[in-house]
Amino acid sequence: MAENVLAVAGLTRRFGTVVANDAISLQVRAGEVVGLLGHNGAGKTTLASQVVGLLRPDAGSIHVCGIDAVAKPALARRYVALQSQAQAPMDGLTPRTAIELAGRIRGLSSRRARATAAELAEELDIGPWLDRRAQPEGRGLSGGIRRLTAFAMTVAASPPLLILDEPTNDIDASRRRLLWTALRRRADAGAGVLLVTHNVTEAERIVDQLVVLDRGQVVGAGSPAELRGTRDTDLRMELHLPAEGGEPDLTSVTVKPLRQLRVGRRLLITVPAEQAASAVAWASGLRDAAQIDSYALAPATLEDAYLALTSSDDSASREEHARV
Ligand SMILES: Nc1ncnc2c1ncn2[C@@H]1O[C@H](COP(=O)(O)OP(=O)(O)OP(=O)(O)O)[C@@H](O)[C@H]1O
Repeated sequence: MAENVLAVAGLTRRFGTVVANDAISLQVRAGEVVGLLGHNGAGKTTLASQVVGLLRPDAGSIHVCGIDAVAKPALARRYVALQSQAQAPMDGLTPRTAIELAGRIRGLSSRRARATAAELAEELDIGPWLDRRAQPEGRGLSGGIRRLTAFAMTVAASPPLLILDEPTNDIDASRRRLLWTALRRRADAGAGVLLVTHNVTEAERIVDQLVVLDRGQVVGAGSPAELRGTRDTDLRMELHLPAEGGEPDLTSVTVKPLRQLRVGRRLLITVPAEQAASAVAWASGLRDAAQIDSYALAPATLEDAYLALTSSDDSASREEHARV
């Protein structure tokens, strides 16, 4: 079995009375992409910041490639690179210089750093901007090109552990796909990747494992298939509820939902494939009786499972957690 490049155990970090990380344990193995999912304020950035030594934990341990990152943060930092959620400061630099510098700082020869910048520009399709200078106040380079440059800076020297905090923010759909491919390629070449994201659907395509955080705690962990907890053939019936009116009564129907979840004005119901016909007949009846506006039937997704894991309480209590 591949070695752990990141092992976090019992990690706890408080800000005043807010427990931002509450006894979190997780591992990232070499060659593996682990997605860290969670709503705003779940504690994802707090965890990433502790791994790279920007914050000290109140309790628990962090090992990066076997090195105690709490006792020896400077040593551990040599083995990990973080792309933070905030845009990297690069005013006055071109993407080429920024990527080369990031590689040089981490020990690449100037020749290797030059070649790496050119290779990454090709891989991420940012060639036309490679020699354009970033100017203050977002001028010169767009947010997406800055974000891609930050990604290239992070992966330039191929450290064994990569942590990426929302790396696809601001990036257009086609380059987002290039970034996901580039990331997967790094893992296939042996890097361990911790991918912090809100985007469950995109993450599902490239991650091997997922850890779901809610209010500082791990509320789910496993492969996408394990977390989905459904068979590939299961279906999701989505009912769009009218602005006025209650929830349709599920007790009187022959459909036996595997999972049922209300998200705003949507009611998400997971049903086995063999019940698809009765589910459609039932939903059509509800629509005809004006109890719902419309419905849709599609394959069950990881998003349904994620929402079920993180919606045990309403957002008001989540805000409460943030303020307590
Ligand atoms: N420096 C800080 N001082 C005080 N509270 C903080 C600090 N950093 C984080 N918090 C609080 O800790 C909790 C977790 O925040 P964190 O930024 O780790 O969440 P997150 O999952 O990364 O959220 P997002 O997806 O919005 O980036 C929140 O309640 C936040 O307000």
